[in-house]
Amino acid sequence: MAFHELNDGQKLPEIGFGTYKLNGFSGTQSILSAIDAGYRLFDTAFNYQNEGTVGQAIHQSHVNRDELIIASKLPGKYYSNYQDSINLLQESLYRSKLDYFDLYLLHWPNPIDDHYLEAWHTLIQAQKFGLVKSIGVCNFLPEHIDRLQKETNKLPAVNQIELHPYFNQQTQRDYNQSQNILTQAWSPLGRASAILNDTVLVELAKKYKKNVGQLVLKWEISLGVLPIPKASSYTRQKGNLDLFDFEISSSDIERINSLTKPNGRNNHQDPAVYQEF
Ligand SMILES: NC(=O)C1=CN([C@@H]2O[C@H](COP(=O)(O)OP(=O)(O)OC[C@H]3O[C@@H](n4cnc5c(N)ncnc54)[C@H](OP(=O)(O)O)[C@@H]3O)[C@@H](O)[C@H]2O)C=CC1
Ligand SMILES: O=C(O)C(=O)[C@@H](O)[C@H](O)C(=O)CO
Repeated sequence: MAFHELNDGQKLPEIGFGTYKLNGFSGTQSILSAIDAGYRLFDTAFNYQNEGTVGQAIHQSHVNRDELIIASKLPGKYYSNYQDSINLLQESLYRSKLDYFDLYLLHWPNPIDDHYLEAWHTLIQAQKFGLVKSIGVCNFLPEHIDRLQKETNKLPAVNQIELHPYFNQQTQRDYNQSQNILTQAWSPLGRASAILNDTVLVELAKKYKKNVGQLVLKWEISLGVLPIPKASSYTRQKGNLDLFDFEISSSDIERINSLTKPNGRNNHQDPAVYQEF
């Protein structure tokens, strides 16, 4: 598998694993099986209440810590107070029994609340302290990132955004690329929504002798994006990694690109107005 090199030099694999809704004992078993299937990047968040679940799997696994990339996220509720944010980050590390996160992200810009700039200053400090290796954002629009750059002269390494065939985010992807920011795709399978039954995708999947999930994940990788699909069972986890024995033609990539819709977001979470704490 190839790697993405971030703007701070850290390397990430081409595909990672999402852990939203994987909690407790069964969550740990799923994450352990994902490690066995071959995933090395795991995406969690304080708000998923499973940083401990992820940490438990890491500690039970046979894979060395330094071969794994663990990403977590600061929730908006803590953005405005420096000490609260640092304490929360340390609490997250204690829960996961880790000394550092490889990647730490602001979860939402929450532009109406408007404290993401303070939170970005905190992440810069956390990186200096060695609590986190790389820092980034989720769901940030160009205007939010421009402000970070202008005020701190420090660009995120990653912007994790909703991205799937019904919302392919061409404008945001182009912007991220122009700033040397890696785009990660959340809900890369559209959270198993209508996308998986789309007639064009079903037809193309048949053509490439793959399932729709594999086709969609390969399309995202072909766009230079890092998808983080979540799957509970070993069979699906393994299947979602079986992407490296075929290439999608450029005309078929265009066909998938054309499926995007102006209101294609799954849950209408437009970061210009949506807030989550
Ligand atoms: N930064 C942010 O704001 C956000 C980040 N995220 C992150 O992104 C990750 C992925 O997004 P998520 O919303 O979970 O959605 P995904 O697009 O990854 O879809 C997950 C769903 O798809 C099913 N599934 C997985 N593989 C297949 C397959 N090959 N065929 C059919 N169904 C399949 C899973 O079922 P099952 O589990 O039963 O196998 C699950 O129901 C999250 O887990 C989280 O880590 C998500 C939302 C927002
Ligand atoms: O899962 C996440 O990271 C989120 O930010 C949530 O908004 C999630 O998308 C959700 O569905 C909450 O209802």
